[in-house]
Amino acid sequence: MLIDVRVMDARMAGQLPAYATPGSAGLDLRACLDEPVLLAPNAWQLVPTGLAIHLRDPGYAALILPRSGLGHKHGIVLGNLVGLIDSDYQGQLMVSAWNRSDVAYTLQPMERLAQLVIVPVVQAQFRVVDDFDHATERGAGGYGSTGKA
Ligand SMILES: O=c1ccn([C@H]2C[C@H](O)[C@@H](COP(=O)(O)OP(=O)(O)OP(=O)(O)O)O2)c(=O)[nH]1
Repeated sequence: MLIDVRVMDARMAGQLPAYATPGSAGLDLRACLDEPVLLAPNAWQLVPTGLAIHLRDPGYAALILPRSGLGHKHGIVLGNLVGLIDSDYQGQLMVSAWNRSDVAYTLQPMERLAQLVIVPVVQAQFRVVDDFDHATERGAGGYGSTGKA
């Protein structure tokens, strides 16, 4: 799949997204910052990535996800938990960096902050019905309804 990418910050010119290994699902996104940014405990900040993409095809979206190392070791995850990038979005990709830990963390310029995953999506149509025409085993059960004796 070919995706149009715009370099929004000159520092990203030589740092286009690339899969680290043949099996990688995610592309690292960097913190395109002029200077280090201190993220206090439970603070969050919108961080530019220096890149814009245009997926074009409504059959795809991109997800911004945390990097597991940064999240697990330092508590740096996403303020919106998951970032959803629409296929018609053309602005700069932004990362909401949230320090969910109780220790301050300093984000360094060009540090790999999050990752981008391209996923297929389905745009559904909806029709209104009075009742569903096929009863299922689950029905309206949820929230731990299965596996009870
Ligand atoms: O982590 C994120 C999440 C979103 N976006 C961009 C791409 C996305 O297509 C656009 C809108 O995101 P979303 O639909 O989640 O935002 P909203 O709060 O619902 O605002 P809008 O009314 O603009 O859709 O913002 C990012 O750059 N990073």
